[in-house]
Amino acid sequence: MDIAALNSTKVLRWNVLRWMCFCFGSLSAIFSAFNLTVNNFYTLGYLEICFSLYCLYTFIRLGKQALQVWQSIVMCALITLIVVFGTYIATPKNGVFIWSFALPILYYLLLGKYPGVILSASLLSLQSIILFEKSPLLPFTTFNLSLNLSLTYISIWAVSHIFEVSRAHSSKRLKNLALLDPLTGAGNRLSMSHYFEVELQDKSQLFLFLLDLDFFKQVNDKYGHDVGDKVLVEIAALLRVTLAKGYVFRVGGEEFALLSSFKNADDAFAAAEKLRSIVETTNIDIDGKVINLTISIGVTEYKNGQTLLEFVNLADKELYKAKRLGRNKVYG
Ligand SMILES: Nc1nc2c(ncn2[C@@H]2O[C@H](COP(=O)(O)OP(=O)(O)OP(=O)(O)O)[C@@H](O)[C@H]2O)c(=O)[nH]1
Repeated sequence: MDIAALNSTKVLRWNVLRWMCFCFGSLSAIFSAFNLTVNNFYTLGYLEICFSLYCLYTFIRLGKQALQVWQSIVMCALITLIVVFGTYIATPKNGVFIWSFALPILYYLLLGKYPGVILSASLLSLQSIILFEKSPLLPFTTFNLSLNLSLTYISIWAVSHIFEVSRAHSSKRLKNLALLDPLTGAGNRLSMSHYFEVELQDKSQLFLFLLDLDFFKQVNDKYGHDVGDKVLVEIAALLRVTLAKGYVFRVGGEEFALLSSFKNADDAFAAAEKLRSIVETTNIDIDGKVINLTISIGVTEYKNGQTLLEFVNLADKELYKAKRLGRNKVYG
């Protein structure tokens, strides 16, 4: 499974932007013709032609490649410019300002929660100032109408906000479910293959520590499976805290893998030794039962061209040696 498929936010934004380019680009072409020939709003008309061409370009580009954040920013900026400028030059009865109601939805869908809040609030203030400054104030002669327009805008804004917050929350939950071990919160094998690729982009040397708890069966046998589970949670937390940088994955029942970059093999071995020693000297307190464990670690350095499987297999061989030579050892 490709981890990119779990990034539902990116997929959503790609879809929204692409089809928004198609719809708004077409509409803008129609409006530009209208503004240039009937309304005589030349600046707005030419702005709309440029916007249509930009939409066409972005629509084609997005068909071939992934979404870039700047594309969403430019789209929101351009469409805001057209709506604000149109509101400024046209009289309120032309109704250009009504397009403002669609913008909070686009801000939230394309840019997310915080830009959504800031841009929606800014647009509301800006459009209110422009409309109230206008003379004659025609459709705004009654308090009721202004109130209704403002409340409609705020309702659309609030719904967009609630939708985006819950969408982002579910997307994060889904990603965690797919990538994290539910018991310990460490990464699983899928996230390990992802971060392996990520770390390979780094110039420094990549090391893998394959780490197994010694005689863990005895913990389960003596204290029960529940206590065993809690010990695994504590060990995962200890590994995360002790490993200054890098990633911790649970790759088997009582087996963890740690990926990290170090300047050289000596630094990597010193870090592995530190892990081993900290686990050995830590008393894990589970509901009043004090448990002391040791770990065995196999260490390998990444060699160019290796696959993750080859990398893990080599570390596994080192771990096997550490176990065979008495456990509570670092080998590599
Ligand atoms: N509590 C708990 N135990 C687990 C989990 N997954 C695996 N285990 C236990 O881990 C133990 C692994 O036992 P062994 O493979 O014999 O290894 P060991 O006792 O650690 O001995 P060595 O690895 O040879 O040092 C078994 O008792 C499994 O039931 C889990 O998620 N929770």
